[in-house]
Amino acid sequence: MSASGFQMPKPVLAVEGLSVSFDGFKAVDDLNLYIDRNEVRVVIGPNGAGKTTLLDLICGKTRATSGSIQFENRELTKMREYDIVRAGVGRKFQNPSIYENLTVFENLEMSYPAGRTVFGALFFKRSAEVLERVEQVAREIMLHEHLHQQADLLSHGQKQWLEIGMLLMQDPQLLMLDEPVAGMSVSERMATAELLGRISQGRSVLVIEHDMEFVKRIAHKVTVLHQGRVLAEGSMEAVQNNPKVIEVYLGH
Ligand SMILES: Nc1ncnc2c1ncn2[C@@H]1O[C@H](COP(=O)(O)OP(=O)(O)OP(=O)(O)O)[C@@H](O)[C@H]1O
Repeated sequence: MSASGFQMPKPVLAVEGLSVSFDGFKAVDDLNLYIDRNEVRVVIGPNGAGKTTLLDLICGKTRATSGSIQFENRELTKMREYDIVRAGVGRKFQNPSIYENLTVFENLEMSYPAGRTVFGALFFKRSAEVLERVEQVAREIMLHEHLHQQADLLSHGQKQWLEIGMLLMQDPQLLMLDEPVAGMSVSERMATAELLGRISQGRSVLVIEHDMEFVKRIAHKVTVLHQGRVLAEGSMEAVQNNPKVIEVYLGH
C-alpha cells in the first residue's frame, strides 16, 4: 500500500518466473506477465518465441518446469485442465471446435455449465436462465439473427464468433484467443475487434496475434516474446518503435 493508502488493484493473472523445458530446450524461460481486469493484452513475437506454449501452460495443457501462475489467488500450475476451466479460464484454439451439424442455439446451449451435480448434468433442462443467457451471448457475438441456423452454414468468421460465444456461456474471467482473425474478411476483422473490446469489460483477454493492424486496433498493451522471454512490453506505439523489437520481429 502506498503512503496515501491507495492500493493498486491486484492483477487477475500473475505469471512469475515461469519456465518450461522440452528435452533441455527452454521454450518459456523465467517469464513474468501481469494482466488486469478489463484489459486486452496481445502477445506477439517471431515463430517459436513461446506464445502458444505460454497459453498451454496457463490452461494446464502443458506443465511448468518451474514458476507460478496465479489466477484470482489460485495457483494454476498445480491444477488439472478441467479445474482450470471451472476456475474461469477459457481458451479458444485456432481451429473452431463447434458442432457443425447443430444450430447456433444448440451449440451455445450445450456450452452452458450444466450444474454442479451429476444429477444436474443428466437432467439438464432448457430453463429460462439458459435461454436468457443464450440470447444474451448470441447478441454479443452478432449471431442473434442466426440462432436457428445450422453452424456449418455460417461464414468462417461467424464460426469463430460462435466458438467465442461457447466460451462466453461459461462466463470466464480470463479468455485466451490464438490468432482469432486468421482467415477473416476485413469487415469480420473490424467486427471482431469491437467484439473483443466488449467482452473485455469485466474480464481479461489474452490474444496471440501476428496481424499488426489488428493488434493496433485491439491491444491495450502488447507483450513481445522472444526465445521464451519478454523482450519488450508497453503500448503498441512504444513496442513498434523499440529497436530490439524491430530487429527480431517487426523489421522482417
Ligand atoms: N511439446 C513440445 N515438445 C517439444 N518442443 C516443443 C513443444 N511445444 C513447443 N515446443 C517448442 O517450443 C518452442 C516454442 O513454440 P511455440 O509454439 O510456443 O511458439 P510460438 O511463439 O507459438 O510460435 P508460432 O508463432 O510459430 O505459433 C518451439 O521451438 C517449439 O518447437
